[in-house]
Amino acid sequence: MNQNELKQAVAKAALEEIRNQLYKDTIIGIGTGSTANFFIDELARLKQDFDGAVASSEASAERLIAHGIPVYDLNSSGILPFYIDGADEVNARLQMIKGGGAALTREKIVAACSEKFICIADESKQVEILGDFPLPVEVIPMARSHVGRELVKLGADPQWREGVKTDNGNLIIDCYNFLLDDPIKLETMINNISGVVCNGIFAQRPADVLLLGCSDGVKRLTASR
Ligand SMILES: O=C[C@H](O)[C@H](O)[C@H](O)COP(=O)(O)O
Repeated sequence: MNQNELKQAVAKAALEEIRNQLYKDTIIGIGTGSTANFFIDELARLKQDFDGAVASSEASAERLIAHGIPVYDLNSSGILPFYIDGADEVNARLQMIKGGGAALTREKIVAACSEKFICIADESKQVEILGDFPLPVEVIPMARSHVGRELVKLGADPQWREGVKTDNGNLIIDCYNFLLDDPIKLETMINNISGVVCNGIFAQRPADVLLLGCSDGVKRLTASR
């Protein structure tokens, strides 16, 4: 199976995970990225069975709307039963690095408002220690240089993702060579830098379930804490 087939397989598995818990008034939290896109396409087949979705990006909102799935504002949707999203890296505790597609802040907000985070990923995303994937940090534009200097003090090699603007109008700094051996602590420390909006460590709110697409099938994993 190639990577896209693995992503499609986990998207189908995620639909199976939730399909018996969908009601006419259910609003589902939807992530961003290529794996989430496969899920949106699968979800469209059940659009008569639930109310709609909250999207973590403009791109996902557009895809949902194109499928005829209503998209709601998070402020009016209350607590969501599920949030389904991909990841750039995920460890055995189901802590993740996210934000390769620059959607980390809205993803973290929608995840925080969801009872169950279902992470969908192909096996290439599974790691022992987070940090090979450059950690994205969303930054207020005027703070770019300041945040970069502070990230160096924390041991990262920060690089501005030039040309990229987030849905919130901010910049992304990617942190290379940053071993995240204490993800919860680093998530907090990075957020404490003035000018940081959010960082792509999802450790304080890890996933609850990981559906991992492997060549021998989809594995359903829960956190070893
Ligand atoms: O900002 C983007 C998100 O965090 C994505 O969920 C993440 O980058 C994984 O994307 P993909 O499913 O395309 O690998």
